[in-house]
Amino acid sequence: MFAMGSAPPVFIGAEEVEKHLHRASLLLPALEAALANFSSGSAGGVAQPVRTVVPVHRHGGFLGVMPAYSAADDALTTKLVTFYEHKKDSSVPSHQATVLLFDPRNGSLKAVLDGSVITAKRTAAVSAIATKLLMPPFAEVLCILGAGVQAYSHYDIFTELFTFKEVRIWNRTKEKAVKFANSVNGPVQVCSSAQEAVTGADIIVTVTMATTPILFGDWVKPGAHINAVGASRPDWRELDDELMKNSVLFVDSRDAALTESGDVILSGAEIFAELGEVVKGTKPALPEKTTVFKSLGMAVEDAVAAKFVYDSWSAGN
Ligand SMILES: NC(=O)C1=CN([C@@H]2O[C@H](COP(=O)(O)OP(=O)(O)OC[C@H]3O[C@@H](n4cnc5c(N)ncnc54)[C@H](O)[C@@H]3O)[C@@H](O)[C@H]2O)C=CC1
Ligand SMILES: O=C([O-])C1=[NH+]CCC1
Repeated sequence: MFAMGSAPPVFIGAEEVEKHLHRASLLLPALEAALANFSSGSAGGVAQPVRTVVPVHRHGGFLGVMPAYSAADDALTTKLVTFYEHKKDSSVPSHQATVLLFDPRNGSLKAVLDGSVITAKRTAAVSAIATKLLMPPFAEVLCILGAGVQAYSHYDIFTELFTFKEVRIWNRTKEKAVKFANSVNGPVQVCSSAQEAVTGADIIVTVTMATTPILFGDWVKPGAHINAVGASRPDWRELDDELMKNSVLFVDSRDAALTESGDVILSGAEIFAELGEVVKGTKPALPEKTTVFKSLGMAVEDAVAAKFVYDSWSAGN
């Protein structure tokens, strides 16, 4: 129950979140600052442990608990996210999330927000930040591997921020890739194999539920930039050893990458920098090299996104 004097929390559902966060690019300034603050240690004012993940062995699922406080934003949240590898019921999304937003002054719960839209948009916005910094000059071909929720949010922000001559998609089941191409606002080439999609691409986004590699170093154009968004378990892979070892590796969080990323842990690839260090300018971006941004998703990204939505909702926008 709620303490006397504190208002009950508001519920902000998916439609309302979408209304206040209609474009992921609205989050770019706050996310850039949050990445830089996260990579500044205690001086940055971000408190964020590596996510706790509870396996639900019996049903092939996981529950992730993601708390964070950002002093710069005065945002205190925790996200609860479930992700299921083997979906028994395909009408249920593989990832479902809720964000709890607290009043940092006294710990009262202020809002319960749908976290699925937030997760889709903040993840794509962070990939866009990495891409802006790490992509080769004159990038013309975007390739997306996977055709689920994250594929759509990545397509939206990438085509808003960058101009491509060609956008390609591949998915394990072709029907989903065709559906994707038919539903987005712009021409998309559906490819029959991941290799066909990747060959010659300047920017590659991997957004699959794969647990073994779907992207091989052999196929990748030298100098390309890869946003590796899936494979968030220590024994899951999207990228092969060759690609991991022969690229310059950027991560959102070193601690998380060394705890959660099968691509990092199992390949033994060396981490060059956190993205926040590049945003701050304490590490170079090296866009002329082949670069991989290994994204695992950070709680502070959810904190700034939830605060953005709550503030907009409170202002009656
Ligand atoms: N780094 C981050 O911040 C975040 C990462 N993710 C990860 O991004 C990935 C995509 O997430 P969503 O789009 O929400 O999932 P989704 O379930 O909507 O889409 C997943 C796609 O992967 C394909 N797929 C499934 N199993 C596959 C396999 N074994 N090999 C190749 N393709 C396969 C499906 O056909 C589908 O198109 C997941 O791995 C998820 O955990 C999700 C949220 C945040
Ligand atoms: O950051 C996030 O919400 C997630 N990363 C991998 C699964 C969910």
